[in-house]
Amino acid sequence: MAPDITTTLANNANTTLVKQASISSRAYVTFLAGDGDYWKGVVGLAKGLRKAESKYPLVVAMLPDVPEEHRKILVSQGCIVREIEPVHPPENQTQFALAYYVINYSKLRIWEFVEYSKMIYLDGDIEVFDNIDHLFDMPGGFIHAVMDCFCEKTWSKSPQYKIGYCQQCPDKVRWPAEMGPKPPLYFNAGMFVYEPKLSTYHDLLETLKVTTPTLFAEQDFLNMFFRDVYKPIPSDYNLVLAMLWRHPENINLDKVKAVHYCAAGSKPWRYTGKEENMDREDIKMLVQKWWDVYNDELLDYKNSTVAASSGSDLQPILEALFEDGGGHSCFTAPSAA
Ligand SMILES: O=c1ccn([C@@H]2O[C@H](COP(=O)(O)OP(=O)(O)O)[C@@H](O)[C@H]2O)c(=O)[nH]1
Ligand SMILES: OC[C@H]1O[C@H](O[C@@H]2[C@@H](O)[C@H](O)[C@@H](O)[C@H](O)[C@@H]2O)[C@H](O)[C@@H](O)[C@H]1O
Ligand SMILES: [Mn+2]
Repeated sequence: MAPDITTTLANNANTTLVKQASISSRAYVTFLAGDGDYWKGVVGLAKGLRKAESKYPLVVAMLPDVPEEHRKILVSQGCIVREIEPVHPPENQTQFALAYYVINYSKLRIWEFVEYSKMIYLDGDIEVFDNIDHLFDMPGGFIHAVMDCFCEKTWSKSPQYKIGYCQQCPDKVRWPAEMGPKPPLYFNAGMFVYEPKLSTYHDLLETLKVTTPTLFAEQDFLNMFFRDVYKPIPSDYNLVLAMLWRHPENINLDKVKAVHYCAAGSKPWRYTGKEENMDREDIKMLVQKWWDVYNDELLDYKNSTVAASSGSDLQPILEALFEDGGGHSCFTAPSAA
């Protein structure tokens, strides 16, 4: 005999919840600090992931100094807010490449998000233009990320920059033997595939306490910490914009899936076109692409199918099913086997 409608609906709802639970052990995560305008980057990222039809939610690791108004906007865009406390590097005299990099150490809190088995970290100034969900299937035990470029002025205090060495073209200027072993491959910490784990989180924080901060703050630290388990993935997954003018031979824009607006003057929500390289046609096109996503109201969470099927319409049906009029559940939980 076919199960009655009550059982069918409840089973379907249960399947949805179980499916959601298994899917939700994976999530994208970004980081938001301060009362400035990076929240716009996070909105753009949330909408870009929706446009790319990603199956996974976006978690926002948020410092206490983010104003309520920005939090509300991000929740209204379907983001999952996870409050974090700041992480400070040891007292130091380091001149970071950019002074505000000191707040980026707080990114390390995302290793504590162990309710997720696998996460993809994305800076708030990254936009995803094609689905990259398949990266969640990368083998465990490694950190997968895109190799950075050392050619921008932000690197001018680094030994690589001083001799003109870049890992993107290691044969152009070879690493001189007298400077010791060639540096290990180095990833841009604006995007990486990783596995939250409490033991790793503990080791990260303990190691940080005894590590002298350097130019690129938490990016240098993460590269040092994970140097034996870093696996490079193609630049398509995190186009560091400077690659367009520093190593165009390594880039095929048609294949790029995620763009990292990290070059000076390239943050779309602040773009004026005045800084060096910002008047390039490819930069103007990529900034416009970001705005097209940010301004697309059809990509707002409230207009998305996820919001529609997020149980809001199922809710009254389920409540009716689970209430037998006396406020008691008319379903008995399966007895423990
Ligand atoms: O005032 C700030 C500065 C940075 N960030 C976050 O920290 C990330 C790293 O900073 P940024 O992207 O500016 O560094 P870049 O990649 O440009 O070096 C940003 O993408 C944001 O997610 C933030 O939320 N507020
Ligand atoms: O706190 C250090 C930051 O270092 C990295 O940004 C750099 C890097 O991309 C350089 O290669 C560029 O030249 C530079 O412009 C850019 O700021 C990460 O993107 C960011 O998330 C964060 O870790
Ligand atoms: Mn960035």
